[in-house]
Amino acid sequence: MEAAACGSALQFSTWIGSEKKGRRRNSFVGFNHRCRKEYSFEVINLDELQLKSVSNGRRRIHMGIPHSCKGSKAPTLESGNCCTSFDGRWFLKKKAEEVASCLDGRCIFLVGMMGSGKTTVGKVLSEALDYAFVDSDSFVEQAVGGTSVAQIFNQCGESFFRDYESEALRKLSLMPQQVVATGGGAVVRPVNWKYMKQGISVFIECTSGCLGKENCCCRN
Ligand SMILES: Nc1ncnc2c1ncn2[C@@H]1O[C@H](COP(=O)(O)OP(=O)(O)O)[C@@H](O)[C@H]1O
Ligand SMILES: O=C(O)C1=C[C@@H](OP(=O)(O)O)[C@@H](O)[C@H](O)C1
Repeated sequence: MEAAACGSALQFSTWIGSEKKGRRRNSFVGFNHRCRKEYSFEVINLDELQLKSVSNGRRRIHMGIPHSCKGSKAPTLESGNCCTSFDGRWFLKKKAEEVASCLDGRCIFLVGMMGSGKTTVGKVLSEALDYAFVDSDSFVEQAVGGTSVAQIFNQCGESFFRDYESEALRKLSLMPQQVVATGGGAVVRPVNWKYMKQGISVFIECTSGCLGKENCCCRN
């Protein structure tokens, strides 16, 4: 699914009560902004929010939705310079319920850097949509017999991991009603976009100061 470049009128940020401590892995691939340019997402309009300005630190959630929903009143998260003054969990659930009718069981693929909030947001979305939540890293770990991602990188190398990651995304793209938290580097392989375009891609953009942190000003 191609989409128009995402707008940047308002920065929308959410705070979600943390349920798990973010796991930090010893490998890191920066989120490739070139990819983002090539695969930018459509930003669909969202109701006005009572927003207050925030000095720094922010998280943006850009949602792309299949063109089959054209004309539907699907909400969108716009990006700008404000911060919500309430728990984002409620907001995400409300918006998930609003787009549910457009999904037709399609998978939602969350993309973003390590620590951007893919797992946290994914669990809230899956709950609201009555979808299964899948962490593609865990899917890979199971496929290789339980070896951790860090061990796979250390013992087999990144290319080996990426092959399993692509196979995981291929299989997940064939399953309905899944919210998939992809690995931070999944976006660097174009073939993965082929699989993720079978569903809806959601890019969680997080300023570097926010990655992995719960107490960003954008989250309070
Ligand atoms: N919207 C949010 N509000 C509050 N804390 C968040 C939010 N998103 C992520 N976090 C926190 O940031 C850390 C990393 O989040 P996580 O969902 O594990 O990121 P990812 O899955 O992208 O690596 C966790 O400690 C989590 O609690
Ligand atoms: O950025 C990356 O290349 C990676 C991010 C990790 O996923 P998370 O974003 O869930 O930590 C995991 O897929 C692996 O360590 C590679």
